[in-house]
Amino acid sequence: MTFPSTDDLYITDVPGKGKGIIALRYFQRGETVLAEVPLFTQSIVRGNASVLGALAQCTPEQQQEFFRLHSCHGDRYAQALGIFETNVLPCGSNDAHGHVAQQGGIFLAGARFNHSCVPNVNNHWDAARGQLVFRALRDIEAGEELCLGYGRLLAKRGERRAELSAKFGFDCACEACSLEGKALVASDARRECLAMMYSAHLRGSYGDPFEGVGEAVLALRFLREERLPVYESSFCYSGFHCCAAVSDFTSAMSWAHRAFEASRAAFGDDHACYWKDFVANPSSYSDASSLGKRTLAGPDSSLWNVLGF
Ligand SMILES: C[S@@+](CC[C@H](N)C(=O)[O-])C[C@H]1O[C@@H](n2cnc3c(N)ncnc32)[C@H](O)[C@@H]1O
Repeated sequence: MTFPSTDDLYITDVPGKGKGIIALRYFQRGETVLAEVPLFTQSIVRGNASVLGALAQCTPEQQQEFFRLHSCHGDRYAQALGIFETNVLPCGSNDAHGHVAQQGGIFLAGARFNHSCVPNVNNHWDAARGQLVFRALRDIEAGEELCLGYGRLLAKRGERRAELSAKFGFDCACEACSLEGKALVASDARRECLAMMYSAHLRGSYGDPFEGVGEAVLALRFLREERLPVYESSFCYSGFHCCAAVSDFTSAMSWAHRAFEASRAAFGDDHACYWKDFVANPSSYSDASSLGKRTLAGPDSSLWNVLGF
């Protein structure tokens, strides 16, 4: 072990993965498993010299810890840069809308989280506190390995594996990547479909509001089946938008409530704040009542069972 354990986590060797982080106790969904300040940060324009420059400001013990971190880049990069690029985590939001965090940091404990295509932990930058916060995406039992999702999760197994191998130098053997036969075909189909629905959501193209809400419900089902709650609040946004647009504020309120809970669990209270006003007053949404009045349904409506969603 290279970094002190806490009462909550333990850094140890994990077969086939180098080091990894194991939960020492039960974590409830949304609970913070670790909050860490960066050892140092670098902008997206960086090189070996700038990494060595930042390291020069660190204590000898911190430098030692840094050089103990893994590099998956071999001779492709100079040593310090190789370590930085293998372990860097975003200090800002890297989202699918194309925003790229302008700063990335080294977190001596956080760098030990391995990857899973069914991650149980999400990292989110808390700018006000200058910390990266790692939260449980679902209930986690003591003894489970804590894993982040490094790459594109909404892709077929072959594409995910190719990306992880090229960027991080390993062949993923997580539970989603270990599926075979019909189970693999179904998982690939769900993730591919989620990717398409997610890009439509990002483009803001919802089409007919009833179909838009139906797609959001289907997406929530696929996310549940793939165990990918990190995208839940985005799809709830689609459901909320469609219901608010047709002035179905009762349904809009249930979508907003679900988005609030999902957003809080993955990204924390500050991020979930966005939803608070809409839970109380969905008609304050900018696109509210922009289409003709209709009655749709919330995420938990029995209508979806009747329609076979
Ligand atoms: C940020 S580090 C994670 C901690 C690392 N295992 C260590 O020993 O410090 C990323 C590297 O961990 C390894 N890794 C991460 N997730 C893995 C997985 N699911 N299977 C195998 N190796 C993995 C790969 O070598 C990858 O380049």
